[in-house]
Amino acid sequence: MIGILGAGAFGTALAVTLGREQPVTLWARRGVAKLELELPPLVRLTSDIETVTEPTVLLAVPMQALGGLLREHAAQLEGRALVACCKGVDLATGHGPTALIAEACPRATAAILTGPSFAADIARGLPTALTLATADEAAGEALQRQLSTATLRLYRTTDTVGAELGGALKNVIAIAAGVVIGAGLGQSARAALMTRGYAEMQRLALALGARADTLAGLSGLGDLVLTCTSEQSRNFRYGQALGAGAGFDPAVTVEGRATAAAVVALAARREIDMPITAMVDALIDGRVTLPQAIQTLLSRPLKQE
Ligand SMILES: NC(=O)C1=CN([C@@H]2O[C@H](COP(=O)(O)OP(=O)(O)OC[C@H]3O[C@@H](n4cnc5c(N)ncnc54)[C@H](OP(=O)(O)O)[C@@H]3O)[C@@H](O)[C@H]2O)C=CC1
Ligand SMILES: O=C(CO)COP(=O)(O)O
Repeated sequence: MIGILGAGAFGTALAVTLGREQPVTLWARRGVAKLELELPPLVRLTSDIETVTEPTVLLAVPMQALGGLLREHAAQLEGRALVACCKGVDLATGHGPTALIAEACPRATAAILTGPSFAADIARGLPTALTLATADEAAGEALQRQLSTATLRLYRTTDTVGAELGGALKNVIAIAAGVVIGAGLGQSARAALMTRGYAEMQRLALALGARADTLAGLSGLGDLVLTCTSEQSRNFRYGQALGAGAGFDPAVTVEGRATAAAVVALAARREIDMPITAMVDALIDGRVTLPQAIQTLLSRPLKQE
């Protein structure tokens, strides 16, 4: 029995796949995302969050909404297994999803579900592999069993820092990859940017205590590859629009936007060099033009790989 808070693209897709095999309560504060598939009969849809009583709750809201949701409903959620399904760094605190869970609900099991998956693929039942991270090994095993389905295969780790930073940082690099393609800079430039982007993801994540093998796994490299190479990604499409000088619907969830600013602040505090992330943040804010951003990245001192 699983509760899901947030009925956007991802929460609804998870309800569809999990609800094919077990009862699910899906909480929507307004309506349900329009997916191609109907909700299975085992999914109960509610707009009353008080009726979400399951011991395991997936938190499928955008990153910048997570802290507020947790604080507002902390008493109700305390003590349960809370699995964040969002990717990003909280702009207000510089913390990741599991730290926000621990701050609001210190007796809860704080976990994160992340990795390469488009909501539409999950909902269609296409094969997908994700990372489930929680510090408690036994709780992780139980969640891994509970949340794996016939088509959704979960790997587990106790490295929550690595899993959540991989998912957060790749969105910023995906915006940069979109810029490269949108500006017509070519596939070679994108490959270089993904590789150097991965290098700076690792620099920050390792400094914050992540394990290198987590970054090389589904939640880091895996999701970086997916998001930087597909127009299904909203972060990539947003970058494409930036690169082409086109507009973009402000209502679309683009996690890399706020996360870029949060990561620039995090990296500055630790004196970690993240040139691509810094340029993405400056470009979004209009502090640099695209030609200036390209020139800044290409004119950095030559160094060893
Ligand atoms: N879409 C995808 O393919 C994937 C998404 N993710 C991650 O999932 C997270 C959610 O993304 P996604 O579902 O796509 O986003 P959507 O924009 O599709 O949906 C977000 C949902 O969160 C709800 N919401 C927003 N703010 C609040 C709030 N303050 N309180 C309660 N509910 C709120 C929205 O409700 P309302 O409609 O009422 O505004 C909406 O139902 C992101 O972090 C994303 O990175 C991860 C993997 C795949
Ligand atoms: O995280 C995702 C794929 O793993 C979804 O990417 P977007 O949020 O860029 O659409």
